[in-house]
Amino acid sequence: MNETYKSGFVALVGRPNVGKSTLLNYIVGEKIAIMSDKPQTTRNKIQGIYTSETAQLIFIDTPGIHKPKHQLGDFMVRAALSTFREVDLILFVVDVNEPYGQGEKFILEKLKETNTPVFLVLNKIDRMHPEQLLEKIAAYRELYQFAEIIPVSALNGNNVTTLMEQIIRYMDEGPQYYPADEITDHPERFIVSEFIREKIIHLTEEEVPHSIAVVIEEMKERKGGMVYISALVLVERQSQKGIIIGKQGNMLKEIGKRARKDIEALLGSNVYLDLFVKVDKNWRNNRRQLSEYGYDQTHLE
Ligand SMILES: Nc1nc2c(ncn2[C@@H]2O[C@H](COP(=O)(O)OP(=O)(O)OP(=O)(O)O)[C@@H](O)[C@H]2O)c(=O)[nH]1
Repeated sequence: MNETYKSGFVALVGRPNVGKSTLLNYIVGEKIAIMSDKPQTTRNKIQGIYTSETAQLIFIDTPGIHKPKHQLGDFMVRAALSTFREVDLILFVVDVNEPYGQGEKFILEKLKETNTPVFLVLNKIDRMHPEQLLEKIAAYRELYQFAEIIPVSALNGNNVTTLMEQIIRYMDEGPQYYPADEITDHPERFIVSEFIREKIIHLTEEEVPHSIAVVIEEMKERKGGMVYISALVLVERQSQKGIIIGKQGNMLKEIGKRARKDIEALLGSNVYLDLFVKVDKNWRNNRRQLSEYGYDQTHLE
């Protein structure tokens, strides 16, 4: 066995809701990226690490790139762009059932500014007839010189093995950067805040927009191994605060209960979770606050 070890960094880009998080979770096999039916749940870079006997791939899940509307949007786009240049390969994920639109066009224009090879990943093929798929592939081929075009279903794993083989083929010889049992290098605090955000988004359905942030104010191990966590939920309007708290605090209780279950599974210990909700009208437009709330800007140029 003298096969060389291969490794590298892979960025996932694509419009919100195309299935980037689902794909990452399928590959890495652990719940690390927040998933929801609504767009733009992934705002920070999330690394998932795939390790095998012969290769290690470090995935960077870039935010749902879109045309900037306010400062948070601008921040997200710049984060995605700097990622394109840092990685060895870009996976441009599209929902094959959606028409090629402004969002894809915008991303493709940005991809043209880098020399990094790009795979087009046509996701959600479980919802499309094979003949239609061939037409889609032909149409996408006209748009850009993709290194590979690979149809998959991130949901049921169809063709993901082929995708993985192709990704590894594009990697250079390299070290195993992370220990084999490491699936993410994100601090636990971030994952905990994402678990809470996920529960809020799921439970409040269409009523609370993505303009919420969850800040972990305290996370401490107490006597007996119990972990105490105090988290602050930031909303933009009083009405949103009301929705999150719910009648007699029932909604907040349910959010806390469900989040606690996930956090306990993650940490492997009992958790006491305190949730507070605060109205802060301008947090999205306030740069200083963005960094206070954990939107690390150090990787931006
Ligand atoms: N039918 C089908 N649904 C999928 C597939 N992949 C993802 N989905 C669904 O599409 C929705 C969005 O998936 P996500 O993985 O959250 O999408 P994302 O691109 O990470 O979205 P953001 O985090 O908002 O950028 C979820 O409801 C998934 O279950 C697929 O292969 N087939």
